[in-house]
Amino acid sequence: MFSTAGLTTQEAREILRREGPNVLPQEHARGPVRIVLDAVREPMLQLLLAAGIIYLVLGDLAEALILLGFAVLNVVMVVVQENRTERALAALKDLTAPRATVIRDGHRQPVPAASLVAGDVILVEEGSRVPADALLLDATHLEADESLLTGESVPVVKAVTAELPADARPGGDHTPNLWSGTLVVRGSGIARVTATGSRTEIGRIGASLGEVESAPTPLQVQTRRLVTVFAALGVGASVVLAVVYGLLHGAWLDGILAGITLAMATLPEEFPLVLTVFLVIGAWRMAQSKVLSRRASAIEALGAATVLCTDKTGTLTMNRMRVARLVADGQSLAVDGVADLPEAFHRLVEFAILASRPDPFDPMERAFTDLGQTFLARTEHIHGDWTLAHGYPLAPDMLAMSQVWHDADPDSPSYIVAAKGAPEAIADLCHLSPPAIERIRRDVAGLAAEGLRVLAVAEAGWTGPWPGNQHDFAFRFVGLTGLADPLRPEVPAAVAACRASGIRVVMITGDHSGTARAIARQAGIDARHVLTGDDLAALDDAALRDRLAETSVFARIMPEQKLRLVQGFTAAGEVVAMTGDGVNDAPSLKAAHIGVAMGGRGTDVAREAAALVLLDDNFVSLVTAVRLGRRIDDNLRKAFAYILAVHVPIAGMSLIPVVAGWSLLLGPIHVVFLEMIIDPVSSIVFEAEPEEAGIMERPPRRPDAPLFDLALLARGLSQGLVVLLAALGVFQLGIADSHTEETARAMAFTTLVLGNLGLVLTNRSSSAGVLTVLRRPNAALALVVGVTLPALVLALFAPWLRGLFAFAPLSLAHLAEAAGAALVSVAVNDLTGLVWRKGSRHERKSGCGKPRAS
Ligand SMILES: Nc1ncnc2c1ncn2[C@@H]1O[C@H](COP(=O)(O)OP(=O)(O)OP(=O)(O)O)[C@@H](O)[C@H]1O
Ligand SMILES: [Cu+]
Repeated sequence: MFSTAGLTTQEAREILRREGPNVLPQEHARGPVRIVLDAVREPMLQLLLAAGIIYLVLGDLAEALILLGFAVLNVVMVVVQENRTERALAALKDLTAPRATVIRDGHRQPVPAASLVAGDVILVEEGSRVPADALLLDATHLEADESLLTGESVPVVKAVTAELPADARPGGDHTPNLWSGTLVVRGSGIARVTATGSRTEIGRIGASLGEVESAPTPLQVQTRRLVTVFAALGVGASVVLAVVYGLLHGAWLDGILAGITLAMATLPEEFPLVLTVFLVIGAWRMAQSKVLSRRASAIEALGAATVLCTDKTGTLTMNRMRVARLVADGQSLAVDGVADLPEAFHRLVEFAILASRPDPFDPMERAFTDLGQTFLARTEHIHGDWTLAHGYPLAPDMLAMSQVWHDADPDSPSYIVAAKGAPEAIADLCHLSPPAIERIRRDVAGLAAEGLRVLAVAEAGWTGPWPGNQHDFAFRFVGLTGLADPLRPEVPAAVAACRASGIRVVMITGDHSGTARAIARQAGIDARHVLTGDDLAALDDAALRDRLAETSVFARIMPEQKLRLVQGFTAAGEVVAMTGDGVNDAPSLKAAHIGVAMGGRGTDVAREAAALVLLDDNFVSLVTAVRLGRRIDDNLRKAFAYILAVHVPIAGMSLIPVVAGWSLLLGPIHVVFLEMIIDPVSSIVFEAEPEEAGIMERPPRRPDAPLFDLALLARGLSQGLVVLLAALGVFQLGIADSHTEETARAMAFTTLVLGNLGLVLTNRSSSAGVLTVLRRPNAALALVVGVTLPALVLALFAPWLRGLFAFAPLSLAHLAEAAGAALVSVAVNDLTGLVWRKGSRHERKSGCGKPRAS
């Protein structure tokens, strides 16, 4: 026999110190120099520098220095922002870091794959990525996909060999070597680590595991388009402005300054910034709710999800199996509360345990062992001294597994075979008569109707060499077991919330249709129609389409069939989330809009294919993610409406005076004040806005609807126009009143700043007015106000700054007029907001949302 004792934690720690962590050299993250260089490439910075230089040429040193100071501040802010983003990304990466199961100090335990060292004993099983180069100590039907190293996609069989190959290379059947980075596609094994990190084969050849793909999401594409349009308009207008001004007044440097001011005022650089901030912080928020997002596109799609396909065991239920009912010898027993197990059921439990792996991990098999411990410990039915001689694993076309045992007598030539599995499969193995099959079918239906998972058990004897197939044993039927797996208590409420919000919950399970139906009913999923895998195989695409419209429970589905279901739903225009945990689930996870893998139960393969990972394997977390996705959607729209709105008065105030032939109202410094103080902080205000009331009581965003539609554009522009009119009005008032440009400018600027703060308030909620929103705390908003108002006061009243801003000292009356105008703009925008909201509520009531089948 081999030794699987493994290292102690102490030994592992020492070797780790000597050898270093088990990671491949990574492509380097962007260093600080790179980040600063990238920041310097920002157009905003270049405009600031250009304006600063012009002031220098004009001999206005103070103005130039202030702008250069803002330029430095801009770089610092970009660097801080980037740094925060990269840190959030790194934290998420830590969560997704690969893990490995290792035997240390004699126990099986999960560790980060990076902490593996040579000498560790690791366990690998179907679906895991081999975490280091290793030599097999034991293998059961182990097959690996080594295409990463060999390019050959056919899996190779792994086996323990008596002697070690002299020069081991990846590829080829029946070798005992496991290679880091390759995939176990079948079976399980125990292996001793031989090399880690860059000493592994993959490290030596410098291949890399595919990075998470990051193609631009629809939202990013839309944003990019928006930015391009605005940038083109802004740059065009700025150039025209500079030229016209130069020609009219002959003052070319002033003209260029006016152009630069307008360009700064219209630069749409906040859109991509806001999108990045929202998606990264959104991913971080999801992680707080136990959902890891591996692709930005998933966060976006969540807000539009219309169908959630979930598996049953472990996601809707707790995956805590307990034997609830036994059927044998024509008798049926409810196990709960019995003091003693009647003799008639002893053999059933005995063979259920023999058909389970020794030291089982599977919750069903543990339930059998536990039952045996409770009732049979002191009987002759527990065979601790028997040795496992051979095994036949579960296969997609044969939902049963058998184990062949050698009893304690070493000279005995005969073996005992135990099988358990789906009742249909076991009945098939037992070659039963039709009446016997009918009787079993009735028993199974009874157990399944109670929501129990039913496994049948059979036995056989054997002498001679192992047959290739379980069918060659002469099995006798022993009985049925019914396993209870309680529903997670919070599931029915989550399913109901989905229903209220126009999202359909669909169960796709490998279990029996009766069990599926019963559990679906408990969960509140529509169980009137159940489609089985066999039914599905018989349907053509058109027929399937009709059935998908009415069916929400799919039973005895093979993983390969999930892909067809995803494609069917997608073809019907649904936005599909699909959970999966096995090797064969990868294609359907990739095909779904939102592939969802399990953090606890799932395989590495599924996790790598998925866009979301539920860290607690819980369906409810998926619903929480949908909710968060909707909130992010909402807040993104608010932020975009705000950004649109805020640029209208700034751009208008830089453009109109020039066109109207007045002297320049705003210079670069005023624009910088508005852009750099209000804009960036505001994105954080909107990101932090709590969800709207009734967020789960409205239909999903239509998948074909752009996030930025005409209504949003119109809303943003009209709000901005109101503030622009207020500021222009105040300017005229100031001129009429005092006949000095400096007074009028100071007044108009005050209105602009306050009006922009008002725009933040107006856009904070799409369902409530300003007065309601004011009562809702938002720390980021306090920060914006806390920074902006003192800065405004300084600009108005500190003599040196006042000079730079070209302001005259304001009287209290002038100040009140400016503030009053801003207040009026807020009130007008709030009132029009009321009309907007009425309109959209009406639209919702009259069912303009997506028509739903159910
Ligand atoms: N360890 C096992 N021993 C015997 N039979 C098993 C075992 N595990 C599963 N089966 C049989 O295979 C069927 C499908 O199991 P599988 O685990 O694939 O279901 P699943 O798709 O994971 O179900 P769910 O959607 O509920 O999670 C089970 O209903 C059972 O009959
Ligand atoms: Cu801007």
